[in-house]
Amino acid sequence: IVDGTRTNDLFAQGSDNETNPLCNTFFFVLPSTVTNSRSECPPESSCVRLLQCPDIDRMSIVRYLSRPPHLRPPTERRWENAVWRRCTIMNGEFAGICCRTHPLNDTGDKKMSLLSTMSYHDQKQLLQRAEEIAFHELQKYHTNDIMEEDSSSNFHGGLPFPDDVLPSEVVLEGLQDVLTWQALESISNGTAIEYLQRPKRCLVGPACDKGHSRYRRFDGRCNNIEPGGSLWGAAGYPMERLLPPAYGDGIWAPRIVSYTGRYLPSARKLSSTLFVDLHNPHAACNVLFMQFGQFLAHDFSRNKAIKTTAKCCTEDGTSRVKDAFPGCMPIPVSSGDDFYSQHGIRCMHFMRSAVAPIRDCHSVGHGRQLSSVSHFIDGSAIYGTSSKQSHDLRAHEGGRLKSLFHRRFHNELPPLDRTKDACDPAADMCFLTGDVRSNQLISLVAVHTLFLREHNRLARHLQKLNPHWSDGTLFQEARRIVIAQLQHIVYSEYLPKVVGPQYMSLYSIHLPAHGTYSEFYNPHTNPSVSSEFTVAAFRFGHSTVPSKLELQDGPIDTWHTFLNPTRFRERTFYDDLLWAIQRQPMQSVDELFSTSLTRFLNVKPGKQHGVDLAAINIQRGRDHAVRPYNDYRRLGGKPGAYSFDDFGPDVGSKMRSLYAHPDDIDLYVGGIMEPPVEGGVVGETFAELIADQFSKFQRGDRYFYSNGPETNPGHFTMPQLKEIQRMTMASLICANAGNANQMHVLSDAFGLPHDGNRPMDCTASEIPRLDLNWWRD
Ligand code: HEM
Ligand SMILES: [Ca+2]
Repeated sequence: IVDGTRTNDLFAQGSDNETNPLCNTFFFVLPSTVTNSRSECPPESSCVRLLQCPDIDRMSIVRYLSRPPHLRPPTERRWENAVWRRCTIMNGEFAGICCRTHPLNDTGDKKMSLLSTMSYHDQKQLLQRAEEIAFHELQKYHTNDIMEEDSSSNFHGGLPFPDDVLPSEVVLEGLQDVLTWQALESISNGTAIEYLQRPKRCLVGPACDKGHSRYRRFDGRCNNIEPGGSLWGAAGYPMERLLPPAYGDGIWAPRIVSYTGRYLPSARKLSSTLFVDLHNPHAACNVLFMQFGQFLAHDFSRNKAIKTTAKCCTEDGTSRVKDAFPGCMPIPVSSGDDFYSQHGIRCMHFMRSAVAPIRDCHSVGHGRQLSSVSHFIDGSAIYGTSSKQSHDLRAHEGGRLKSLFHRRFHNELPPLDRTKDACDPAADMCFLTGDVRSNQLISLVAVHTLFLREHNRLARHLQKLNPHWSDGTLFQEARRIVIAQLQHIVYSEYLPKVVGPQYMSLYSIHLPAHGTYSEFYNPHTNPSVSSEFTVAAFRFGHSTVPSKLELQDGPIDTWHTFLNPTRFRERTFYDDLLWAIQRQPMQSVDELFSTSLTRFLNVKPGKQHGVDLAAINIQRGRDHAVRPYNDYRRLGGKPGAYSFDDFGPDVGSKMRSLYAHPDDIDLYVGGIMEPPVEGGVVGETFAELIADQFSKFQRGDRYFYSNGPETNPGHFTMPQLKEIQRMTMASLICANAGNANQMHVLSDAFGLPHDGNRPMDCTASEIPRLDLNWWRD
């Protein structure tokens, strides 16, 4: 029985007498503010979850744990005994490991010792041949089109601060790199990869002007000013990984076969069999909570398709395109599909995510996907993620953002986006914001509008208080306050509902007491999003989308509101919508998905079907080479699912009909099925991954709003910080209502109404209001 006897598991409690106490790998870094750990760790180390100890060889531990105890080789018992030490967190409730709080000197390039067996001349020749093969491969597909798709780019390889975030040259270079490595692997029968040293092209990043800037950069660069850290979390910078990628060829080919040798089930087959559309309203959280989650997701992550124009399926969807572009990874649809078959669809378009050029100092490369927005929670969905984009969004007057203002709308709306294809062709209105995805869903536009109004409200008020401030100062000061409010709402109201109080404590996520500064910043914490987090864990939100939105004047199929926000021109629509989504429960996080997402996403004009987002999520996981679910269970210190029956008899038997082995289950599939953790909405594996990521967002952000003068060049004065600490989502909504006299709000704006959370009038005295007098010069 795999994992059957749990007493031997590394994370099972129990004492041991090992003497070698530390993660004995080099360069490991720990957050400095870990609390709750018992003092059983040696000096200079602290007790954390395995997930947060990146430089211990986590994969070896996971692999070791994947064997039944009686099959674990004695040679590897060291994982249980010697080189690291168990400890407990939260009064012994959770197991952790002792990790160094400060990195030791890097002991150098791990792989160096392997490199010297081939002469430099031979290496060079081999590499040249591989590069030629990759070049010819790309020529076949007229890759020059990639460049044409984005002619605004001004990136020239070494430019320290490209204005455009992810220029097409970078995408092309990344593709060339992985194809070169694949060619190299094949011409050397897999031997060269280990021995070949490429001229180093380390991703070092720019020097950062001492990092004293009061305002954060739009692209997230230079948040960290330590050598080598200036690109951490920057737009266009690769995502991190919690475990090594599971590529089929170790480089970039997706994993397509099971451990047993059988093919993995098609992502669509999984979705249509497992993810049905049934109503299961959440008992505590409302649709605004769902909506805020999507808005937030767009702040920290956006993968970019390698090529947007290439077709992976034939026009009629009956088959895949032969010799398609190398990034094509279309999803097969079976002839017996319960929905798509009636439309004759056998192939669903899927383009792989762009990968970063391989600038790995260790020279051996595999695909690393990029986020094209800044990874920080920094309002990039409001302000854009490059200085050029933010320049275009600004009114250049009074520090305001451009907006559409008309008495008929009761207040401001975002400016119009007249780009072709930005919305459904049937839409009369389409809005421009800092993120291209903002028109996706009508309630997402409401959240964008809320933050736009807040920015302009603050800018106007600040101008009254400080008439001498320039447009630039007003803009940046309002932006600084908006980002602070956003972060405050995320950490005080949103996140605790996602992962529950236990995981907040387990990952030491907290806010400072009212009226005090925090010192969360740890320059060794890399805040970049991980692939596991963005392609799986934080997509939990897709399961919370309701099939119908209960608008003021009646329910409407959710997909009918995709890419068409025209109704915002109705006088009270914004106010009504924001109130409606507070009253309506979101759907629970489970295997139930609305057909709005699994059948009708991106319906093209004249068509009766769209694409399946749940299948895309699974396919995206394979594209990013995220490992199977059980590996992350073990990484989180939990036993893997050793039988399909662990998912219950009904789901279990469906799973058995699809997967050959429980160790094949995709992370998204297994994670979404777990019952919620106490006080949270997601299961324990997603809670672990999400809590880990948000702790990194907090500790890896020098500008985190509550950080004091010691670290944060953009810190608030204490009275200003106190004001921000009083703010809530409810107060933000009320401050920006079209008609505050008639607007209602719940004090816990992400929770459903109940006796302790009754609707309040926006004029009620209990609703805090930001006193901007503290910003008077
Ligand atoms: C009706 C509502 C929503 C729609 C139509 C939608 C649609 C999409 C689409 C089309 C993608 C790109 C899929 C891909 O190609 O890989 C995506 C990605 C994503 N979604 Fe949603 N989504 C919705 C709600 C949400 C919610 C509520 C959350 C979280 C609480 C969320 C989190 C994410 C995340 C984290 C990604 C990955 C972003 C990236 O790195 O590109 N989404 N969504
Ligand atoms: Ca961001």
